[in-house]
This record gives sequence, C-alpha cells and structure tokens, in this order.
Amino acid sequence: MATTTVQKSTTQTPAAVDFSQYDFANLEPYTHPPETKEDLPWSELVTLDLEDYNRPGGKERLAKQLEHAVHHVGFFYVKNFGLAQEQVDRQFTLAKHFFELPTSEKEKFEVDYKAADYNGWRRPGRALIADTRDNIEMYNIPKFTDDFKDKYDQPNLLKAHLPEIEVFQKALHANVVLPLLRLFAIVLQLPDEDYLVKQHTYEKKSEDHFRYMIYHARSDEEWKAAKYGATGGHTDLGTVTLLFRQPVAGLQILGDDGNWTWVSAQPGTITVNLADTISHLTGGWLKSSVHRVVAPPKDQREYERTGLLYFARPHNDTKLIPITDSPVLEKEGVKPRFDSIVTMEEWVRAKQTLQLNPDIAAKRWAERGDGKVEVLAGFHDQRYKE
Ligand SMILES: O=C(O)CCC(=O)C(=O)O
Ligand SMILES: [Fe+2]
Repeated sequence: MATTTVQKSTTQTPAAVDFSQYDFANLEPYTHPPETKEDLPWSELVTLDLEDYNRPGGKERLAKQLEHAVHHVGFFYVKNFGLAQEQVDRQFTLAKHFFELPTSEKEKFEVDYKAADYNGWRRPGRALIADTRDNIEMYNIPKFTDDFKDKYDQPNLLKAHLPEIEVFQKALHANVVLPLLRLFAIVLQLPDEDYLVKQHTYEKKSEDHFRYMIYHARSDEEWKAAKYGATGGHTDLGTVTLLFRQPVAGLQILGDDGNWTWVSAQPGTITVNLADTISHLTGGWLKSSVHRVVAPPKDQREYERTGLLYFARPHNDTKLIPITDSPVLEKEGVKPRFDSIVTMEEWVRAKQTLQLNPDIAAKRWAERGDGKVEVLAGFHDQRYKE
C-alpha cells in the first residue's frame, strides 16, 4: 500500500535563539594579563580627576592642568569618569567572546571596505606592515541614533547586550567627551564654553564609534618581519580617542624631542589622545599626537592584547576651519590646514578610504614618493620612520 508523505515546507523558520547562553553568568570573564616587569621609558602624562569638574572652580583648575598637555603632548589620562569597574570589565568580556567567535560568524558582519565604512568587523591581515601582514582585528559599533538604527546587524552575543553597550557608549560621550570639550574651550578662551560641545552632540549625525580591538600575539620571526611595529606611527582622525586601561605595553608616543615613550597602564584611568579633527579646528594648535603600537616587552609578548576604545568625532557637516573667536588662536595666527573648505564627512571618507584599502593606499603613497600622501585638499599625512 502506498503511503503518502507530507511534504515539508522548505522555508523553515529559524530556531529561536537562546539568548540566555550570552548572560554574563555564562560567559567566562575576561582578565587582563599581568603588567610588564621591564623598566621602560614611560611617558609622563597628567591625570585629570573628572570628579573635580563639577566642584566650584573645578573646570578652571582642570583646564589649567590641561594647557600644556593639549598643546605640546596630545595625550593625558582621565579618572573618575562615572563608570564602575564592573561595567568596564563586562565590555572587555564581550570583546573577548566576540573575537573568539569563528571567522565564519564574524565575517557576516564584515565592514564594507570599498565604501570606506568602518562599522562592523575588520579582519586581521589586510594591511602589509614592513614584510608581513598586520595582526589586528576590530569590531566597530556606531552611535545608537536613528541615523544608524537597523543599518548594521549584530552577532547574537552582542545583540544580547546592546542596551548595556548603548548605556556605556553614551556615558563615555556625556561623562568624558563633552566635559573635555568644555575644558578645551576654556583653554582656547572661547566666549562660549559650549562651542565645541555644540559640534559634538550625541543625537546629530556623526561618525563617533565604540570599538573592540585585539592585537594577536606574534612569534619573534613575525615581529622581526613587522619591524617590531616601529613603522606604525600615525595620528587618529577624529576629535579625541578614549582608550581603556591597557596593561599589555605597546602604545608609544612620539615626543617633541623625537623620542618615543611608552604609555603605562594606570589603574582606573582612560588614556585620551587628541586627534586630527580637533587639530584642524584649531589650525594645528591643539596637538594631534603621533603614536604607534609596537611589540610588547618580552615578558608580555605571548599575550593577546585586547582593547576597548571610543572615537569621538564632530557632526558630519562640521567645516574643518579654525575657530575664529579664540584669543589664543588669534594671537598665534593659526591658518586653515586645507586649500578649500572640507567637511568632517569628506575628511572621514578620505582617511578611511586609505585606512581600509591597502591597495588604494599603496598607490596613493607612491604618487609622491617622498613618504607623504595627500589625504585631502592639500593636507598630507607622513610616514614615521623607526
Ligand atoms: O591599542 C592602542 O594602544 C592604540 C590603538 C590605536 O592607536 C588606534 O586604534 O588608533
Ligand atoms: Fe591611534
């Protein structure tokens, strides 16, 4: 007797995701590797206690403390930024588990390199560093605003924690970035203390983003081929970069004297560096500091180097011309750094095109052959030697 079988539909609904597997109780916590015992030439950086910001006279005290750092160094630390250590630790835990996902999963969220869109997963090994490939993997998450809503899918691991990531990112913006911009305005003696804040509101379209980053451990041969990271000097493209405490040494700053010094891991701090845009807005007066990440000292070289960063940038329609009502800049006679009016959106696209597309970058660097590349409208980046 013939039996009839019921044809199953080929369009099955996917199995419901069990998000509880991503609860922090089920995720092994990230722990930082131990600090180096080596005696390295450390940078001497000031530490701003942001708790002082709301006390009477606090802003003025902090601005005074920053004056030298923002003009001559470009790097400093902040502490007491209103996030509990536990919140910070949880973000490191998410970073750890994200990078442990298989490549087949991460590549579903791969960035659109050609479009110079850096949000999503950047796979390691895209760029040629000296005689080898880079060892960096990143995952960038845009602002939680309508401009980016539903534009980028996220892996389930992060979907399970998006509300917490949003709180964290917004806290960094409100507790660190905006207060720092008011301090910069005070240093610049701007009549409107909120001048820069108004160019950096969270709600309006801009390319600020939050990043999980990992530098994979390399063998000695690989480090040698990469010249121990010595050729990686660069400036960041935005307003300020916030870098959470990083005990695996590697970050170095190029000083005015031409020497590189190491950034140490101060407990409870965020390392802040000024970047290109704030420099453009002040005709170079605020210093976008040259830095690089080199091979960790021998006693840390076996470790993966996991990073947590936030990149602040002004609104996309901001014109990158020097601020006109700063007596400080006026006295200095600063000049625009571009031949024509450039907006933030154009600047981001120009820099990211070079950063995300090694093939395009190689051609463009070769155009001049003098170790410089024209990023945009007469503004050049240069290669930093060992
Ligand atoms: O990981 C670090 O210490 C710094 C990273 C950095 O310079 C960058 O991502 O631009
Ligand atoms: Fe950087």
